Amino acid sequence: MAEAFIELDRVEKVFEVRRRAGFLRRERRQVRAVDSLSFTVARGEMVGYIGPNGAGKSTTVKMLTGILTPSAGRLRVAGIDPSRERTRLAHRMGVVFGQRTTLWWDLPLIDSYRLMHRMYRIPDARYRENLDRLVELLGLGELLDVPVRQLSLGQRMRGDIAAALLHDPEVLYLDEPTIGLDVISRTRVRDFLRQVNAERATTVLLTTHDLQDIEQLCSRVMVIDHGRLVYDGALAGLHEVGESERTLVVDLERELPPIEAPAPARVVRVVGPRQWLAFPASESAAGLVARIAARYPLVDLSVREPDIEAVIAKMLHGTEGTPEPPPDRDASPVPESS
Ligand SMILES: Nc1ncnc2c1ncn2[C@@H]1O[C@H](COP(=O)(O)OP(=O)(O)OP(=O)(O)O)[C@@H](O)[C@H]1O
Repeated sequence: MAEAFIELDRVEKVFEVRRRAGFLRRERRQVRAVDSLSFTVARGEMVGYIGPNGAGKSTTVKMLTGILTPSAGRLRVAGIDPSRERTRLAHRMGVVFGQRTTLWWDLPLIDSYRLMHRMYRIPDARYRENLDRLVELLGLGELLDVPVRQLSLGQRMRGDIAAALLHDPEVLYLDEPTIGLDVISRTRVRDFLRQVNAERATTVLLTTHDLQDIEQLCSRVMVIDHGRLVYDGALAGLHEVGESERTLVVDLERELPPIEAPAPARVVRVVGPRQWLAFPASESAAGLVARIAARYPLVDLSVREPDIEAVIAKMLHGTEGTPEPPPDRDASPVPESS
């Protein structure tokens, strides 16, 4: 078996919170953010770590980075207990929080990198080599002299990812690395992460609400809910467990009655010549497209992925995961078929 790089054995994290329970009365309450959580991640694996809001994802990552100490259980990263030897581990890990920056806001980007060069005591030759490579791969050349506050979100995110990798970390924790990015920046960041993982066998734990991040980057996904691991496996399997659905959006040449699609695919909405068909996310769209194309006059087609919330909701609660088409003023429900 591959060497376990991250190991959690029945890890718990309980927070004490005080809550107002009356005019002057406050009561203490315990929040079990992480509850008997066990998993291992092998060196070089790229794993998606997802779950609904408040599931315990950030708390797990904070324990992995040593910011928080577990209330119980055993946790090791590269054989190190993060909360006891945080500084030692800091040299071996990189962290990117999509919503925050580790860069110095008022300084040009390059100055943040120079400061990190010293902070992490990166050997000069290694620093230069890594910086050149990261600047090239992430397209940062023209941005190095720009103060961080003047960078766009996508530029800043690329800047942050470079900062997290300057010291050659063995493990990278990414929290929403593509949030708010346009399509080009998103693709660029994903391509880059794939490359780093392949070339350097960097272990990556990726928290995201973007299903495409997981689809394009991770062969394995872990789902956490109420602090517990509820799924650990391939993304395709998650679709099967959650029975999630994708949507085929079909533009016909003219308005027509609902398309007669092969079950379980079905029309869920019709607006003028546009029709939306839901079909199982675990199935390929190709067969469905071919059947429709053979019988109907098509102008255009596109496939919409289910969002992560819908997949998880359906898996956890069995709620309807059919993706909601965007609201249209002239939207009409599917006409009753006669
Ligand atoms: N410092 C804290 N003190 C008290 N409760 C906390 C603290 N940090 C987190 N919690 C609680 O622990 C639970 C898990 O929170 P956590 O931030 O780990 O969830 P998450 O999965 O990262 O959510 P999100 O997707 O919204 O970021 C929540 O109920 C949260 O309110």
